[in-house]
Amino acid sequence: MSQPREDCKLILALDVPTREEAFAMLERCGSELRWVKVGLQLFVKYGPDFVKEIADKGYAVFLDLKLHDIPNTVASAVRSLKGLPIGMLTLHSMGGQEMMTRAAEAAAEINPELTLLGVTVLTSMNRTNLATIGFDDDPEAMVLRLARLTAESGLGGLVCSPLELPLVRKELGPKLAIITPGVRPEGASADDQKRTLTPAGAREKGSSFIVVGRPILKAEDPSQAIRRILAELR
Ligand SMILES: O=C(O)c1cc(=O)[nH]c(=O)n1[C@@H]1O[C@H](COP(=O)(O)O)[C@@H](O)[C@H]1O
Repeated sequence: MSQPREDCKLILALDVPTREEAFAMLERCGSELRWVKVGLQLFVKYGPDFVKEIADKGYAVFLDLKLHDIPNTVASAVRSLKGLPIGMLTLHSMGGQEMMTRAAEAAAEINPELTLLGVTVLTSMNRTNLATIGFDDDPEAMVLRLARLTAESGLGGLVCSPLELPLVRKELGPKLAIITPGVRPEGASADDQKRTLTPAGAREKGSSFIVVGRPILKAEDPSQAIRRILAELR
């Protein structure tokens, strides 16, 4: 059974090539936006200082590094983020329980307010793509398995497509933060996303936050695109 959430929120995926474009985009996004996701594209180029600049502008920052390595390396990378004003951070759940547990311990050490999120199965993957990398399984079954492992490893939340929300919520309950990319307003291009749903659909099925990039970044009027999405979330 899905659990409607009244408080589903929007995160903008700030996937643009330069800091100038990033700040110009934020100017065009209006005042209702609170959460901004900084991904590898900008972090690799500008590093922690860029994250601080975004936070200084009053945004809450979701740092999307999708860490995936041996436990010691991931835990050490998390420790290296000490002092950075971030509210959420991603790692790949496929790194396994020890990696996630060690990362969660490191996160608790450096910032008890930081929510670590396990990315289960990328929303750009479907059953066919999964088969090509050796997983003969439905995305739903894999997401559920990895979601359980993520929760057992002590992480505060996970990332999956909105399509898996009913399954994951039923199993893991209403408390866990579930962040869903793969969100497309009605009629928008799916781009490279394979497992998608509308903002209203994601909210109804129990998403805590939706992540949206291109439908806002490519809109003629990003602030209007944001207002429309927020209206669907209310
Ligand atoms: O961890 C993520 O944020 C993430 C996980 C996932 O499974 N799928 C996914 O699309 N994302 C991110 O969410 C954003 C989606 O962007 P758009 O497809 O442009 O809306 C991108 O920044 C992706 O890196």
